[in-house]
Amino acid sequence: MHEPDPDLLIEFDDVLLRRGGNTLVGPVTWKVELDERWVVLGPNGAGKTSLLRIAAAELHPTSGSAYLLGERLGRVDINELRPRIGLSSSALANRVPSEEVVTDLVVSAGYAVLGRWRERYDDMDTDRAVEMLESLGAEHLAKRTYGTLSEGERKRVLIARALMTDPELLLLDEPAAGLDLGGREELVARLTDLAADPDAPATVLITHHVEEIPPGFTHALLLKEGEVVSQGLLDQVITAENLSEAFSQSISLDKVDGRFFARRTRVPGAHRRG
Ligand SMILES: Nc1ncnc2c1ncn2[C@@H]1O[C@H](COP(=O)(O)OP(=O)(O)OP(=O)(O)O)[C@@H](O)[C@H]1O
Repeated sequence: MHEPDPDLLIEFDDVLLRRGGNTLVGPVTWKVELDERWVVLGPNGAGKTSLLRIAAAELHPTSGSAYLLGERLGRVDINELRPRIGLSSSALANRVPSEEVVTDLVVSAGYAVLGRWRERYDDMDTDRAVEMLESLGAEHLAKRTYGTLSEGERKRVLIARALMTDPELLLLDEPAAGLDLGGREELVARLTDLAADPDAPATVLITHHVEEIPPGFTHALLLKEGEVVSQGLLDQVITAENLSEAFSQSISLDKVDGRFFARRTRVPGAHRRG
């Protein structure tokens, strides 16, 4: 009998997801603890989003066991589980109506699952929404409509929304995708603050780029073709050797002021012919 461990937010044991005869991800055995901040990194199609969707209780594994917040997927009412998990993803972003006012979008996170989307919200909820927007540097956007926001502003507003229900687990699927340099750096700075906040939930961030890893993140999981190349403490996983393996080419890696920078290793004379 499995005893739930209150410090374990994600506990995957040999989790495997198959669709149409293909293994999208797995087998993955993975544990995420209370105060950890994880980055999941890997090339396009490696299975990152599939893994995150299991962690968001959106998909059930084909085999293996998945516990979220101490509850076994498949045996728990996911409508009770989902509000305890904050999720920001492009799939969610695409569903937001452009005329939605930012404050309503953030406040409704606490109501959407209960089907009370258009109810009146009380002042406490609105205060919290503004507080969440503040923590992401987006309080000045509170009265704007979603459709008028830049890509970077949308990303920050959606993270504020994901935090609205005070979740125990925060899942961010490629929050920096589509951002320009300034937008990316602003987001990395906000996520750095979040990582350092002892009250912030355990976090899992998906990215393709080591440059997007906020300082203060503690762990990493590297995926390639659905399988784990390496996982564990960030500095032991994000190495030139592991990245070269995951991205199937020779990668050089630097770390400056807590940030990683990667590029393909230059082979002398490789540009010359013959
Ligand atoms: N329903 C499905 N049926 C079949 N294959 C699928 C299905 N959903 C996803 N896939 C495939 O599973 C693989 C993993 O997809 P996933 O989106 O998890 O990868 P990813 O690492 O998040 O990719 P990206 O970085 O490009 O977003 C891809 O090859 C994708 O085409």
